[in-house]
Amino acid sequence: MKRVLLTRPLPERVIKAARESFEVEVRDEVAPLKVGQMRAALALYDGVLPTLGDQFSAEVFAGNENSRCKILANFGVGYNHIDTTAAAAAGVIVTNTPGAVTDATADIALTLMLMSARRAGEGERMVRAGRWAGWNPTQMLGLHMTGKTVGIVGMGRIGQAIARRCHYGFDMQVIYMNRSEKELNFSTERAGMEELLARSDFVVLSVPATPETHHLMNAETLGLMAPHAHLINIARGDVVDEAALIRALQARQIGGAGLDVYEHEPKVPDALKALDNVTLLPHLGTAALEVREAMGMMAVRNLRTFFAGKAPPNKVN
Ligand SMILES: NC(=O)C1=CN([C@@H]2O[C@H](COP(=O)(O)OP(=O)(O)OC[C@H]3O[C@@H](n4cnc5c(N)ncnc54)[C@H](O)[C@@H]3O)[C@@H](O)[C@H]2O)C=CC1
Ligand SMILES: O=C(O)C(=O)CO
Repeated sequence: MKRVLLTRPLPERVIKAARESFEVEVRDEVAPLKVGQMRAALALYDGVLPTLGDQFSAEVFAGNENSRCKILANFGVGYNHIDTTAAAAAGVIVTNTPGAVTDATADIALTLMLMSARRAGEGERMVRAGRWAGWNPTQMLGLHMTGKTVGIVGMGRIGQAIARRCHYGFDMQVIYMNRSEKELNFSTERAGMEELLARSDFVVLSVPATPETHHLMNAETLGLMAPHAHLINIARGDVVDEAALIRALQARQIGGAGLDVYEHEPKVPDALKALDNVTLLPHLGTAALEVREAMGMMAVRNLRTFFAGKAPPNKVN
């Protein structure tokens, strides 16, 4: 039987499914693996099921060209924590979990849009602190979301799910920036980044973290957003230059921001926490049991297919 390491405790259903096919070890810590632990995992297991946080960098694969491990079945769609080129060079294939994450992550984007526009976090903090003096007609006025324009950066699976929610749920106009044209069942407009930033009331980031998208939002691009507009990031932290975003929020240069992801997770800068015009969530995109089960079952399916000698459905390298 093949030996497989699950690098985090996963939902019971996923562990059970993995145990039906493999000799499974479940690491019972939630902290990311250290370099030495990843190198040991490559040597000791036939397959590893890692998650974001486990930084499988080129350093981890160096000298491991003939490692026992031949597959990293990542738990999650984003795999920017794995150097897939170095993995391929070491004879390790990498798979991910597309689709299983889409609706839940789009839901969190909408949560952040509403929370940021309608100042929900700020209001909740006020109530909890006993500072609420009662309803009045001009108290805590935010931005009305219905009918506004959303600019979606990265019109893939999640971007399209966000677009559908914005169009059908909130009667919003959808502009998007993407490498290729996308056909949806309703009218959308593809635009360049500058035009999208200038015209959007909400800018939503749903691109993968790659060298091309690193700091896509920086002092210059933040400066192109309308002063009332909100920036929402459900993609990855390093798509945004966090220091530049903090300066823009401090200067009230944009309407606000809603963040699910951070540049140096789980570190969230104190300067961000001190601001009222930003909503901060702890990478909740897929945090629902059935979604985590679906992600895990997909990763197990990738492992099973691979060890059955076939091409796994979600190979990325
Ligand atoms: N906050 C969370 O919990 C979650 C975050 N994510 C993040 O969301 C990302 C997107 O996931 P999916 O929609 O499933 O991926 P996808 O691959 O379906 O969509 C990404 C889209 O971005 C476009 N794109 C990539 N690079 C681009 C560039 N330089 N310029 C313009 N467009 C570009 C692609 O053409 C594609 O249409 C993941 O890579 C992951 O980092 C995913 C799941 C949960
Ligand atoms: O799937 C991903 O990429 C995540 O961020 C966690 O679900």
